[in-house]
Amino acid sequence: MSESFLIAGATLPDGSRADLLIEDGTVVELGASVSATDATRVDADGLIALPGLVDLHTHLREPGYEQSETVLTGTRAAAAGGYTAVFAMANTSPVSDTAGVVEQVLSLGEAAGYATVRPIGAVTVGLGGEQLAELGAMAASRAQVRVFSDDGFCVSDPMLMRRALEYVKAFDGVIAQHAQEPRLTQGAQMNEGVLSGELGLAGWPAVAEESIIARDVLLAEHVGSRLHVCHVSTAGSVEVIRWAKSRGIRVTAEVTPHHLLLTEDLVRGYDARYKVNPPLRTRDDVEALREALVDGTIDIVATDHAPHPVEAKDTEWDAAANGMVGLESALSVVHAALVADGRLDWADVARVMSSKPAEIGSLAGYADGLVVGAPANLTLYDPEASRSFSTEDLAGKGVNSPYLGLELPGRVLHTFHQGRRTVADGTVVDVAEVARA
Ligand SMILES: NC(=O)N[C@@H](CC(=O)O)C(=O)O
Repeated sequence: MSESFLIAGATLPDGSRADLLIEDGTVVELGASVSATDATRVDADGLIALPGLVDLHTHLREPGYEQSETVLTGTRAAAAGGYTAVFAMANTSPVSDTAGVVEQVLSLGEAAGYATVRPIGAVTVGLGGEQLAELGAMAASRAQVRVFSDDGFCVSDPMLMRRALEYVKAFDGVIAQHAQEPRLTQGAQMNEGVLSGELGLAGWPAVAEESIIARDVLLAEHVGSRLHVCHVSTAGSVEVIRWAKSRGIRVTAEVTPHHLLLTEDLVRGYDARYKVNPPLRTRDDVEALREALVDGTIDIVATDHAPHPVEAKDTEWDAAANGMVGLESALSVVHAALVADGRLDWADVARVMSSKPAEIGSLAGYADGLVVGAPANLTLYDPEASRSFSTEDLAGKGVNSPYLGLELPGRVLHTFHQGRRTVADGTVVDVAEVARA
């Protein structure tokens, strides 16, 4: 029998107060005053109980790039951020483009024990953009892949994109597109605009993203399939997606925490921690993205957690790798960007960071949130805490966080994955040691 927990006096996303009893990996009781003598008591007075967060866009780097992250370290980072499930991007080495590789990633996640790891399959062989990968075999594998993406690269060939969209209909899969017209972004280094001219960095125009999204929503409509747009970053993209949704096209979209908070002005110091794909944009873009998340045009927040070794970032701008870590900071950044001023409440956060990403990725167990009978995946968050974000807050291998030294609100204090505690009092638990005990 696994350890039982009585979470006492938590505030649920709807604002009500309740005790939760967790036994055998399940929420077995939820109410005003639950008693259980043999359960470990967790005092949750003043803490928000959120359903375990689900990240539809995580780079776990294993197999192949273990110097950046492993499934173990990446899921520790996830737990630290309140996540209990992550979808692992396919740009590994070998690429996750076969049943064998996705099953390997799945097994590594199960062995680590910190979060459910759902592998994302590549759309094209080797992310090469030329030949469709074995989408059906990955879907039928033990990993049950439903999300396919060449993230890092755009599926730029419209015929391949059409075929991929058609193919995944058979098992209600979804193509998650990294929308970046490659010809319009050759050598691009930062958002194209007045500032890129001033800084002497090659521009990355908004239209490179918007034109692909426009094409893809039309393709999705044409074949009646499901499209998901990764890391939307411009106001124009929001308008295209709003139009597509108004036509009933089956499109969903994500925004990253960093695109909700940070702007291109940070590039002024040429500090490559701010180098990311897609690039940080303007204040107007940030405002449009916030509005879109609030009105539902953008469905979810996804981190695009992209760890890199220090040497890949600690170099001149042009040579540095794109990407930021994001799992550990995501909830605090969403809090700062949209909860602090009341535009999102905690029920909205539960939707955009848990139930909706699970729905898009066909992940069971998150649809109803924290209810009796649901798997005990949850996080306890202290909304009154605040901290200067530091490397101490990072639990994965990557230290390429854009928030180091910034004051961020809130703090994840406890995370439970399938009834097991993965974070206790703000510290990641050694789950292997607990299992041995
Ligand atoms: N988002 C990023 O800036 N980086 C991603 C891939 C990519 O989109 O370039 C990575 O894998 O590092």
